[in-house]
Amino acid sequence: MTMQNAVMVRNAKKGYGAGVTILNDLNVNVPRGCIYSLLGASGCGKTTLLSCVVGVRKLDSGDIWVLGGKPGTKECGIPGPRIGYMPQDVSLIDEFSLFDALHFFGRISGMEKYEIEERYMELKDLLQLPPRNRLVKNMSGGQQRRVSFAAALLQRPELLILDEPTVGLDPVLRDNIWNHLAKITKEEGVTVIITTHYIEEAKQSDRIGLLRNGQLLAESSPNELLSRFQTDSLEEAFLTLSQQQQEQSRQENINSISSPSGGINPSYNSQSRKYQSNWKIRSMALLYKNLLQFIRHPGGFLFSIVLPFLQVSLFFNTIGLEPKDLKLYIVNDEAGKCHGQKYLGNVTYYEEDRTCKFIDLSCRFIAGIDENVLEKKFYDNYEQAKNRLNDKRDAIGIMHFKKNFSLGMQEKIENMVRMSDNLISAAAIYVTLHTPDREIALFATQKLYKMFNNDFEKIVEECGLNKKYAHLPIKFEKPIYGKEDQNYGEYVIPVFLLTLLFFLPTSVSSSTIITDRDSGIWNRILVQGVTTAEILLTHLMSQFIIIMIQVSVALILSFGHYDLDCEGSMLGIFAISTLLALCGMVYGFFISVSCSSHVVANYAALGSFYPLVLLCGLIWPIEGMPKALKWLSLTLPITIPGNTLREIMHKGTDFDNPDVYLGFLVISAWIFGLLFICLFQLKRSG
Ligand SMILES: Nc1ncnc2c1ncn2[C@@H]1O[C@H](COP(=O)(O)OP(=O)(O)OP(=O)(O)O)[C@@H](O)[C@H]1O
Repeated sequence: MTMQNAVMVRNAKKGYGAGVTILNDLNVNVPRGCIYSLLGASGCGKTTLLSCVVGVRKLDSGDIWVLGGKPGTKECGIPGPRIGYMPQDVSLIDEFSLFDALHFFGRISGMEKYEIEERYMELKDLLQLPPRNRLVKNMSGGQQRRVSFAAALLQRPELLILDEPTVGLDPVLRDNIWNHLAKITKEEGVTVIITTHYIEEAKQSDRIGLLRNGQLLAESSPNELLSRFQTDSLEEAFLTLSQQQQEQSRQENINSISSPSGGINPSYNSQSRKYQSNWKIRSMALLYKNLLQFIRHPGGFLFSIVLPFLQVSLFFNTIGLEPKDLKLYIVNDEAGKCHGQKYLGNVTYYEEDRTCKFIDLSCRFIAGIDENVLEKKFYDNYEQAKNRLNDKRDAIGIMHFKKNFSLGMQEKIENMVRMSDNLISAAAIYVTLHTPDREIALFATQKLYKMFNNDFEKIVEECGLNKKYAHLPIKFEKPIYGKEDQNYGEYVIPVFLLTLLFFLPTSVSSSTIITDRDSGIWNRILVQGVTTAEILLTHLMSQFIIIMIQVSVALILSFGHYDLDCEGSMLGIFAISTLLALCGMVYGFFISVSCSSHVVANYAALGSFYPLVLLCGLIWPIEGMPKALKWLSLTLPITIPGNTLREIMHKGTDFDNPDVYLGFLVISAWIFGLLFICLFQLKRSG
């Protein structure tokens, strides 16, 4: 009868980058139901070969058959529960307890809960497992490796791939493990491929493959090797073979020592499969994993609730509020300090000739300046005030009334066309602002205009005239939408909210895939049959819960606590905010998939924050940008949706208006586009 090979490798070539060949025309035969020890110096390519066997990496050329088929094909069943894989790294999840780890790996292999329990009872003594509730991050290195080993043995796979399972274990436990492997190969027909640095323990295997310079120096039973080199030390045999390889050609070596293997015979009679898993079971297990990782990670709560709470509260307590404690110097050449501001000047109306007489009108205007906004400080003359301001820089500017201010104002009302130049120049309030701060200058200018207009309207009325005479010949009517005196905070809040809700999920999801990859769990579960799409979609689903919390916190705080006005539908606001947060999350996944490390991912997330904030119209309207940047800005995920949110909030625009549905379309396009790229990248990188 032809010997069945559980694993066959033919003419395998594999390298990393140009000119670095790790596997060089390698042939391997692993007979079914044996322990096959793959030995070789550190860095010779053992892990590389195993990762190609389990389908995590692809050969550059050559063929691999595993359990009768090529990895990835249906008849092979790999990736899937037929294989048990213990990678070289621990490849567990820190936030898992032993119980969680076994349940997770058991469930993705399709085991029932009671089957996992039964198996745990069998493995607990064999592997001296730690207490079932101890978290992986609190276990010793040896304990972690034993749990990782238990996870590989759990579903009684047909093929066990163990990359250095006995490192760091005491000799008694190592012995137990070898005995157990011998038992399952004999009794259950399991095939085991094992790598070890303890060369002598490989004597207990049925077959040994000695790997050097990308080729097998030998592939035979330990006894054949020992007797061929007349030694009882495998190490010595390996040394002699290595020396021979340097002298002889590869062909001579392989021909002389390789035992007949049955040639290329990929036919393999599969056992009936013990466990069948499907996408639903695997997805539930993955969701459970994500949830536990979130709950048990100290940053989880901080990111989902505390951060949006803090950021929204900070916004409402900082942006758009009126500046306070500003000082204004006052120089009044007409009436000095107006007797401690108690004197308000005089406005007398003479009914008979319908004229008005003003005395010290400047005092009236000075009294009209709200002390809560602008604290007044009097100086005797302009030069003195100017010098003081240059020295101290403790005021926003100087307000100056000239000597004939009242007379000038009186003439302006009564006899404007015949006024002398001197009087015209006296009939004005001179304000010199000394602040480089544009927002404060703008604020002070608006305030002073408003105060002046109010006072002037009243004075004109006291003179028996309609207050309209006080108006400038330009009139700003009530806006069609929104408020007349909308402040800066109300203008930026829609885009601020969207930017916040976009970047909060980005910062979490940008590290998700990298964390999975770095911990080794990514490759391990792919070998167990989980697909990249399942990993991505379950991450999307579990983070969606976090997103809902974040959106709710931000909106309840803004509209509930801080009374932000909303003219339109709250549902529309909730929908666009949630979609944008979803877009931020997918953008984070895109970063995570594209970057090789947490550091690079952080740079990418932070690096894209400022360009996006600058371009999206949060700080300054995009109407002021150069044309090219404006067009670029319109393609970004926050600009048009930001406008949509403004439309709903400030104008109450309905969904059937292009200004609203365009925002939804832009975000949807970004979400689907980014998701597609993520899936493509993940598939390409295997
Ligand atoms: N992703 C990678 N990119 C570039 N080089 C790699 C990569 N993975 C492994 N190598 C290199 O390939 C060679 C073989 O590595 P591999 O991990 O397969 O060796 P090994 O025999 O398992 O070593 P050890 O016994 O120390 O675990 C090493 O020189 C290693 O540096």
